[in-house]
Amino acid sequence: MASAGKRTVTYGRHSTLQTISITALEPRKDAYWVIYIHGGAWRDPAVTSEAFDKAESILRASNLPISGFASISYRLSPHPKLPQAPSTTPPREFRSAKHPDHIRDVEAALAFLQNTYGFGPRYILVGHSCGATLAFQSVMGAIANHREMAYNGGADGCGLGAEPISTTPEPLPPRLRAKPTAIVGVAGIYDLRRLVDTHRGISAYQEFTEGAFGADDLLWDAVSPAQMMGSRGIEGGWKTGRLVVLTRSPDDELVDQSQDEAMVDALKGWEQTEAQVPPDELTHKDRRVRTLSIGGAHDDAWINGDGIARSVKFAFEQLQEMGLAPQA
Ligand SMILES: N[C@@H](CC(=O)c1ccccc1NC=O)C(=O)O
Repeated sequence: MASAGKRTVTYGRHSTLQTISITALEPRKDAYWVIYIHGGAWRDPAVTSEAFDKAESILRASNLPISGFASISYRLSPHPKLPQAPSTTPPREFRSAKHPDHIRDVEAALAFLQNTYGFGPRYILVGHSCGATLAFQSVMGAIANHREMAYNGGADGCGLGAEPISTTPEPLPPRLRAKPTAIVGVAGIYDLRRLVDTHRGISAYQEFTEGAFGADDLLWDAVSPAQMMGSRGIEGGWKTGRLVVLTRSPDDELVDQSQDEAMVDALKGWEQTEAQVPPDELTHKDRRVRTLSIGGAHDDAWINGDGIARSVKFAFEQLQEMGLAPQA
């Protein structure tokens, strides 16, 4: 474990932001990868994959069954307070992302990690603020680019017959083979229309939402994890999922409590449906949705790392209770 160093890999050619910070630990039986998606309202260049550093070192000091850490940077939308001159900015440094660029980057990064480290479904996605939006979008039926494979005893030969046909000369990105076992949302945004409505007096909310998704509020609903039900939502897109943990601080000054309330509500159907379990796996099919209160201001969760680390530890406790993770 002492040998594990952090490395940074590049997963895309379009932007200098397409990188993943990775710490691979000693392989450990039945352990999980913990993969972080940062916040910053889809646009703040001061918030990158480094936002996970503090939480990662706290978690490394614990004895949780973790086989690796990864933190994903992704392309950002323009920030009106930090304008860039198109003529003098190198194209790879120019921040001009629009939905679905952010989520496609996250998916490409996850597929890279899964194909490189072979952890299958044994990973926990952790997202802060808009990173929590992205984490849940990656398992929404209408947004996720990667369809879940049905368990059919392997009769489809790993789904090779369903490989997409390339329409570009570029090689296809690696495919994500399995969705996460658990998602942890910290101070998350789950309903964009509600977020903008709740903070009507503050123009920044409308501004960053339009900056990332455009002005059509029907699209805002379609990309909001707490809005899309049935096949277009989490129920349709995350049949193998087991655990959702939503954490927030009562002192969060930027994202209000109604986001978590809406999400808990929206997850009722998913929670009450049995998980799809591979036939050779002798577990129950239970699912859990849990909430946890953490302390501090919105960004304290990652700035000092405690809120993120506590949220992840709580998720492991839940997985251990469910018999889905080994005891520490
Ligand atoms: N620092 C950000 C603001 C920000 O991150 C934010 C503000 C209000 C509600 C949520 C936010 N971030 C979510 O990812 C910015 O410069 O736009």
